[in-house]
Amino acid sequence: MATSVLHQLPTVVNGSIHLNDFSFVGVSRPPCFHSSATHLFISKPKGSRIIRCQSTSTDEPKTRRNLLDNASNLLTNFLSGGSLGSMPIAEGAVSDLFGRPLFFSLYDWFIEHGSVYKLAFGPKAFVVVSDPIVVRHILRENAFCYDKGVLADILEPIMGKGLIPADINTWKQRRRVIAPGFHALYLEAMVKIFTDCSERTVSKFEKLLEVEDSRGGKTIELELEAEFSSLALDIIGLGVFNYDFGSVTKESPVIKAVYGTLFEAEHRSTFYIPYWKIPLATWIVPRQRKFQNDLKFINDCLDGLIRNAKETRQETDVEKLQQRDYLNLKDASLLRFLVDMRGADVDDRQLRDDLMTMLIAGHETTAAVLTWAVFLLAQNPSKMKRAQAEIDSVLGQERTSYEAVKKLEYIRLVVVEALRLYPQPPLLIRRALKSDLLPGGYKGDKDGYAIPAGTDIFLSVYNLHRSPYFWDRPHEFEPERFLRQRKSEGIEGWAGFDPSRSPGALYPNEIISDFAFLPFGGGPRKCVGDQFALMESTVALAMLLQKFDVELKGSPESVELVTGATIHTKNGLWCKLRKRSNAH
Ligand code: HEM
Repeated sequence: MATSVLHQLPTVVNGSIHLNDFSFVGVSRPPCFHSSATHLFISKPKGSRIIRCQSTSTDEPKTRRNLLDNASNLLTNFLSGGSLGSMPIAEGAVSDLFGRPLFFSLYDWFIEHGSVYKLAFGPKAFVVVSDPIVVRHILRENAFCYDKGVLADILEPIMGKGLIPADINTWKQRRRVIAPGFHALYLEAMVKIFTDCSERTVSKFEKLLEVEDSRGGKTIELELEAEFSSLALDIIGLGVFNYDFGSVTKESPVIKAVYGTLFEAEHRSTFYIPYWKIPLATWIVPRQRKFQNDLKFINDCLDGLIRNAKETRQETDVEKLQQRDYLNLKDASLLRFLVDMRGADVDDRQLRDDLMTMLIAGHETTAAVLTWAVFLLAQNPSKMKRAQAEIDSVLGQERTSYEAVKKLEYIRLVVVEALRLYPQPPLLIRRALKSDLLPGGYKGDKDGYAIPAGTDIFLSVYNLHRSPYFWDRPHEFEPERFLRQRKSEGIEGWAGFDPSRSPGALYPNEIISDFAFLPFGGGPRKCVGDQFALMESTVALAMLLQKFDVELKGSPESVELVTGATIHTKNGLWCKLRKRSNAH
């Protein structure tokens, strides 16, 4: 319905819209879409909507709308509000969304309509933002004009008043207490935990290779996404509440309960209708019953850990807490810090919500970074070689350490480049609490865009990270790109990309890129665990590549992509592992 009388009105784009903390849309997509090098391109010049893979030549641009599209467009125009001043309106089609994750379509419309546009589906309308200047306004300059909107509804039953869904007053109190917990000595002690846990994973693989060797084989096939998930679960358990899930080597009821809860959180995030709020559904629908049981199991486990920590409380001032000898403490966890902090008495329920939030926020996200880093490296043998050469020269056969992480520059860049191409989550969600005037951003309306209170907003990190206006060769895997300065080149209101803006930072961040690179959000609601996660990924990747050569088992195209809480694979990341023959 390219040029109809409905042109000025919003258009239905429904299908599975998925709202979660951590974003949405759970439909699969051929992997070439997100792979490196030449795989992703815009098939027509600006103005076209179709992005596709070079290798899927049958994937013809869709120009015709079907009956369902037209019906859904009509419905939206009827139900949803009108236009927002001069803001462009995306004309999509419901059929666009059935074959692929939402954020791919959002990219097409970004290229077609610009960096701020309105998208409507069913009775709902969202403003989609893909511009660093506008994102900076929402996340930092006017941050308290926005809350998490629909995201909070979805997460509240699981995370309660944890930092991510918390109302503003709770958030202010808890953020002040939790953020200091991620201090330098804690992170240094965590590098030891990352190393110990990665060592368990490596030794598991070595044992499998030994068995294979005794049969005359040299290669094993492994599903690495699941292995990374176990590793990240063990790390978050030890780092946040000093509990060893031991999931790399065993199954246990608590691990099953964690995965059950994560599964449901993901499922909820892929449904627009809050089915879990239907009266009695919790007790009648078997999956909901299972979810309640899983949740209770984890909550009981967390309650026990909190009880123990409180029984052994040693109340101390924050400054003293931050100077403890973390490397030699038996319990260096964040829970210990939170319980011991003087003046931060808090009820057990709030503490449990905090722990649950960090368990969920810090687990799948990091596993996804490792998955995509390996996926990208495996397709780029020269970059893989460079990564392994760096590991050999920094580590030799030694274990990773905090000092080593500082020297593993290329591995750190591989990690952030994986996060650029596969941001976790690909979309952030906000809702305007008051009316606001958004800046126009690059190429937008100079007078900006007025939005009313209640406007729901998607901040597309995926679009920002692959914007042709802010990145050279935006779809290519080039870890080295972060070393280069990039001038603002006439983009008014954007300061350009300048590593010197954040001196001493181990990893590129939103300050260096003036909000063009936003893997951990920005402003007051920025991720508290960013350095934890980045160092964890660096250590795990370095230890894996120190010992093994890794290849994809099948073609990159056979790795299908799905999104829920994070961007992950549909059927796992199947790889072939061999002991490195040329390791030092
Ligand atoms: C690679 C791994 C990770 C990624 C990509 C990631 C990403 C993010 C992003 C984008 C946000 C901002 C959400 C928003 O503005 O709506 C966020 C918030 C948060 N993350 Fe992370 N995260 C990661 C790991 C972790 C870890 C390891 C922890 C804890 C140990 C953690 C705890 C949190 C918390 C508590 C918040 C809420 C902060 C607040 O609202 O004050 N994350 N994360």
